Order: sequence, then structure tokens, then C-alpha cells
Amino acid sequence: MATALELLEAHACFGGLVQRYQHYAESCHAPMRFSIFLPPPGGDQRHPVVYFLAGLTCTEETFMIKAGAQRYAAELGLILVAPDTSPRQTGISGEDDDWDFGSGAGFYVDATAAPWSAHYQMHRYVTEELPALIHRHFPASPRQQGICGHSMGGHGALVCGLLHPDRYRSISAFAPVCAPSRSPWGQKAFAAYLGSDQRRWQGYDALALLQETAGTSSTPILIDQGRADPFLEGELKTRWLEGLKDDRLILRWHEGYDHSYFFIASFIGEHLAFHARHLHARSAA
Ligand SMILES: N[C@@H](CCC(=O)N[C@@H](CSC=O)C(=O)NCC(=O)O)C(=O)O
Repeated sequence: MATALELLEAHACFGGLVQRYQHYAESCHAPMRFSIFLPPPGGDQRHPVVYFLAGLTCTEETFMIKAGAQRYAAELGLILVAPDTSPRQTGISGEDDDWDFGSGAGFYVDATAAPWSAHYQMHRYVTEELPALIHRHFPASPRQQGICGHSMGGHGALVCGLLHPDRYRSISAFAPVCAPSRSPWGQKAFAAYLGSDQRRWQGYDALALLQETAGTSSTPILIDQGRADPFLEGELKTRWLEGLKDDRLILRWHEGYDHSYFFIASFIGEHLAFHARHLHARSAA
């Protein structure tokens, strides 16, 4: 049976449309919300899709409201999809106690440890259930998907893209948590969602996956990082990527930029152009 989509709001935007929806997610056994930007319609044309995974404390609204991405997506003919960052109101004890854990902090993993495993299946939701739903209900091209994210969502974008090279043709990230199994945010989340066996964490660690897939995957990756980001040394570990010498990876440093959406807004146009270049190239191939 096709999933019912409940429209929560809709706004005209740059000749296209921003909409926000709620639906029941089978993977999370919970209602989930997402925002979508649909570019101006072009006949029967199906559009490439860029998924944006937001960071800690964000919702499905944050990117659509703060990043200023719609002007670029309208020009490039891209659909943008921004899911919420976790299931909410699941009834799990303590889910709302911390800003960096539980609600708003799903870390884009499939939890294996109780009680989180009952609902926190964000990896499957983002990589399987949501794309299937988007392709069913919107003029999206299933073979032209890119994925982008910020901070916790930057980790999510790198991990989803690296684990599923067949599903995502381009990957980009702003200030990603590059090695969550060695950062306090990631360690707190992974210990609860995946259990204490740290070998399991490696499957969701972008740095480990970059090393593991070097030479076997060619998905292009763009990462932007501000040098004035207060989380750079403690949480993000972006400098560790510099040693990789990975041909897939473009890592750009920006003097004076911090961790905020002002940083994202400054470079989102270049990220979407990067995705459009690779996704449109695929359509022609
Ligand atoms: N509340 C925290 C800061 C939370 C924060 O900075 N969240 C970032 C993502 S951090 C990594 O995933 C964010 O995107 N916030 C939303 C926004 O609108 O800026 C604190 O007080 O330190």
C-alpha cells in the first residue's frame, strides 16, 4: 500500500515550491517529517535530487529556512529533500534529555541496541524508505541522486554516499564529523545506538570508510570546512582527512568561517552546482 503523505505547509519559492510533509515511516515505526523544494516544472522532465542531512538540534525545516538553497536549486533544476534528524516522541525514556543525543541526534545509523533499535533506523529511512517515497510522489529521477549534509549530517552524507555508491552519484559536506567513533558526540551516540563493541562503529565512520573504499569507489566528494569553527578540533577532526591523498576528495578550507548556517549559505550554491554537474552528466551517460 502506498504511504499516505500529509501536507503540513506549502509556499511558492523562486518559481518552484517548498513543501513540508509528515508520513508514517515503516523503518522507524514512527511518524517522520521532511521538507522538499520542487524547482519550476519543465514539462514531463524528471529532476535530479539532492538530499540534505542536517546536524544536531536541527529539524526538517532548518536547511530550507536558513541555507538559501532554493534560488540555486531553481536555476539548476534540482529537487532538494531535507529529512528530520531523528524520530521524535517515540516514548523512549530520556529521548529529549540532551541536545546532542536522542531527539534531533539520530546520527543516520540503524540502531542495534535497545531501546533505540525500535525506532532509530535513520540509515534505512534516509537511504531506502525516503527515496522510494520521493520517487513515488514527486517528479524525481531515481538514477540521479546526490547527498549533502552539515556536521552530524555531514557525517551522514559521507557514510550514506560511501556505503551506497550505486544510489548516490555525488557527495558533499559542510564541516562534517569526520571520525565519529573518535569524537565525543559520535562516541556518546554510537555507544547507545550501536552498543559498546567499537568494531561495529567502524561501519558508520566516514574516515574508516574513506580508507576502506579507496580504489574501489569513484563517487566525487566535496567538503568545505571553516577555520573558525569552534568544533573543528574537538568533534570534527577534519584535518585528519588531509593525510588521505584521495583523488575522489576535494577538501576546501575557509578562513574566518564558523559552524553556522551563515557558512552553509555562503557556499551552498557551489555545492549544488557540484552535484548538478555530476548528476546531469549521469543523465547524459
Ligand atoms: N546547542 C549547541 C549547538 C548546536 C549546533 O551548533 N547545532 C548545529 C549542528 S552541530 C552538529 O551536528 C546546527 O546546525 N544548529 C542549527 C542552527 O540553526 O545553527 C550549543 O549550544 O553548543
